Amino acid sequence: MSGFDLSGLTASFGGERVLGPLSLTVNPGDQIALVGKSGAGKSTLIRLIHEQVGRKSSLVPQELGLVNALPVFHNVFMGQLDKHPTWYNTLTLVRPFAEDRTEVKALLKALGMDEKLWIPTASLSGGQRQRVAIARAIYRNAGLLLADEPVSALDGPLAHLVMSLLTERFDTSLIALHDVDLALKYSNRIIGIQDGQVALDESSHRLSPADIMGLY
Ligand SMILES: Nc1ncnc2c1ncn2[C@@H]1O[C@H](COP(=O)(O)OP(=O)(O)OP(=O)(O)O)[C@@H](O)[C@H]1O
Repeated sequence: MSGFDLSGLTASFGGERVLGPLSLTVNPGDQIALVGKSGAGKSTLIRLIHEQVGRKSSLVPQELGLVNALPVFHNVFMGQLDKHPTWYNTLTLVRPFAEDRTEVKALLKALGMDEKLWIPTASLSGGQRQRVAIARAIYRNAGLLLADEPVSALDGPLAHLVMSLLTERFDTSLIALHDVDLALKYSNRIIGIQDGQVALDESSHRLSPADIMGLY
């Protein structure tokens, strides 16, 4: 599974509607950049979609959800926790299997931080922590990526490296991005959210930065 077809998506806080009702069809091969100004409803939409598709997706949430006391390895390994029996996960906590160590290390190398494999995530920088959450999502290897501002803490070259890695590893994705240039470069479809509704849904190659800036 990689696409989805959802309708009746709504969210309210304190009795006030902040999103929807809206419908969204994502086809296999759609690499979507979700854009819109702060507070438009992007995170809320990603959360609602994740609630529906759940385990079938790899998620990079804005609040990264790392376990600070555990090393980078174990935080990345968590991406596959539900794919192994309990005994395997318990043993991994004490002494990770060589095959998993090799796989996670290679992934971290691609993200430029394999030397941090055994460092507790508490002692990493914001950008390093963000890359751990990205590694966890890639390691999960689901057919659909849902990511909420996954490169917000990364500098320009690293942001490009991570975006191209995500594009390569996930055929189907929905990624909230506040950087319009990254959104255009690393997507084939742009969805713009304005006041909790879909205000733009278009192939990326038909859009210019100015078209997207109209949402802000
Ligand atoms: N837990 C919450 N309690 C109350 N209101 C909330 C809550 N979460 C989100 N909202 C409101 O819902 C609306 C949409 O928020 P959301 O976080 O989805 O926006 P966003 O487009 O992701 O913004 P940003 O780009 O700043 O992350 C905002 O008006 C926000 O204040």
